[in-house]
Amino acid sequence: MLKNKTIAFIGAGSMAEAMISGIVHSELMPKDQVIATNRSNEERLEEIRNKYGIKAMPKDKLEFEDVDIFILAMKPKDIDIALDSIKDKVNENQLIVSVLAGISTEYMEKQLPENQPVVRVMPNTSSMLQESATAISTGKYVAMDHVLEMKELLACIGEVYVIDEEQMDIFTGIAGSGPAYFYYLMEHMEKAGQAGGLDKELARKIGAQTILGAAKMMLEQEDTPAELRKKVTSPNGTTAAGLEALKNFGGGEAITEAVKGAAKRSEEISSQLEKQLVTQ
Ligand SMILES: NC(=O)C1=CN([C@@H]2O[C@H](COP(=O)(O)OP(=O)(O)OC[C@H]3O[C@@H](n4cnc5c(N)ncnc54)[C@H](OP(=O)(O)O)[C@@H]3O)[C@@H](O)[C@H]2O)C=CC1
Ligand SMILES: O=C(O)[C@@H]1CCC=N1
Repeated sequence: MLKNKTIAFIGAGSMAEAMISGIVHSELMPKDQVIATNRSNEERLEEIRNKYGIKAMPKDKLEFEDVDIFILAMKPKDIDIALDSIKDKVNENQLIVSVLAGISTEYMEKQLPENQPVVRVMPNTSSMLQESATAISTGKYVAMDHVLEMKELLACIGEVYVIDEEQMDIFTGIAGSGPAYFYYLMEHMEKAGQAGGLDKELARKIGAQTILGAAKMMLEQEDTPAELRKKVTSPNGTTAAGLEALKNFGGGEAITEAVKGAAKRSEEISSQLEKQLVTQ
């Protein structure tokens, strides 16, 4: 479905690069049908062009009529200016996809031409290695073909889940922001490993392999996380001591609050922008 389509990223930062890497490595479509654009950072465009062999240009140079799918990948604070700059150049035969946290399809539809199909997506930076957990939810004017196209595109950056838009905030709290929690955990594992006499690099590798193994166990076995945890935990053993410390230091609550905090921030971004739009 996508072989003959052209995709343009509006925004060429970390998230766009992670997706571009996944798309290019999957060989889903010819490289010259993938375009990265930004506001002005030529050096960044050069870097993307050299690294991935795709087209890259400032947004002002983009031929909008040649593009089938636009992927909005700027920061949420920049959405209004971005939508304003594209609204007279897009039409309902083109699909607008947004990866922005907290920006609803309705918010974008209001600022785009009538009947404009808009899809909201939440990937994560593991797209770089085709290991993202990515959600899709759809706007009012999206057809089944658009959903199929997006599933095909996003499958090349990892696993894809179609969800209701009202679930996007909590999905973002778990999967969009989630890699950072695990990196934070790994930073602490690494420090603890070093303090215990391990070489820094070795501590890092051991931590990463342990998390990878645990994730694979979760994905490939029937057991729940609690059951898997019990299988590691011998009575009065080392794990019991580690888990006891984790509980005593509020480990469980900390994780719950991290997810809730990120989801709440996603909600806040939506409501702050909605208010601005109403008062304009
Ligand atoms: N990073 C992550 O892990 C994830 C991020 N996201 C979402 O992805 C989006 C981008 O995040 P991230 O990649 O980290 O951000 P970055 O700051 O790395 O990149 C933002 C990009 O947007 C460009 N840009 C800003 N305004 C415009 C405009 N009007 N027209 C064209 N390009 C524009 C910037 O161009 P220039 O440099 O020229 O100014 C820059 O290339 C965010 O909305 C975030 O919510 C979603 C999931 C995960
Ligand atoms: O921190 C953020 O707002 C973005 C969205 C999800 C991950 N990074």
